[in-house]
Amino acid sequence: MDEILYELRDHSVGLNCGRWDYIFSYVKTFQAHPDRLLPDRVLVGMNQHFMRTYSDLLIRTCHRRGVHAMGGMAAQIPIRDDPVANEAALDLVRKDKLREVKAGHDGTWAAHPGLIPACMEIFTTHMGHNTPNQIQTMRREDASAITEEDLLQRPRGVRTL
Ligand SMILES: CC(=O)SCCNC(=O)CCNC(=O)[C@H](O)C(C)(C)COP(=O)(O)OP(=O)(O)OC[C@H]1O[C@@H](n2cnc3c(N)ncnc32)[C@H](O)[C@@H]1OP(=O)(O)O
Ligand SMILES: O=CC(=O)O
Repeated sequence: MDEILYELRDHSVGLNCGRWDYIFSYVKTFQAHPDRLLPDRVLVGMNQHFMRTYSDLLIRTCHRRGVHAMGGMAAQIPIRDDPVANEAALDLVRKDKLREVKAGHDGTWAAHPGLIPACMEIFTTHMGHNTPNQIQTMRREDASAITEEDLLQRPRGVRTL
């Protein structure tokens, strides 16, 4: 991450925590390692150790370099013809954004324009109305101890396929 920011120093204002790309990289890199077979996709979420530490390291790295740590993309989108399912989807997005803002992210990425009000509400409420980012306040020095093993730890859960 440091190297990416260095090379892009004249262009980049931060990094995005690309959760789906990270999972894909894990699958692709370890495709010949049967012991690295992932559990069911629905279980490979941001609470798994390797994903959480990836997010924490990204926040620390970006904030040390004075740039934004953007959150990632929750997969849910609005479900217009079913208010109950729509609310359930929005609730999952809100929980995901709450985790991000509390971890120290400065903003996030929405999969669909209809999700932006919910994302804005969570970030504005928890970061403060006049606080554009958390670069100075969420240094995440605790993430300095993250190791390669943390970033690669096999996610836990069942495999039904
Ligand atoms: C890492 C990534 O970001 S990967 C991409 C993530 N995003 C997605 O996968 C969701 C993409 N969106 C969709 O697939 C569609 O919204 C569907 C198929 C679910 C529904 O299609 P529709 O009913 O035609 O569109 P919908 O009413 O939801 O969209 C409303 C408007 O938002 C736009 N829109 C929808 N999703 C996005 C998006 N991700 N980015 C930008 N604009 C979008 C639509 O083009 C439409 O614009 P318009 O009113 O100017 O025509
Ligand atoms: O690029 C986006 C992601 O979530 O990966």
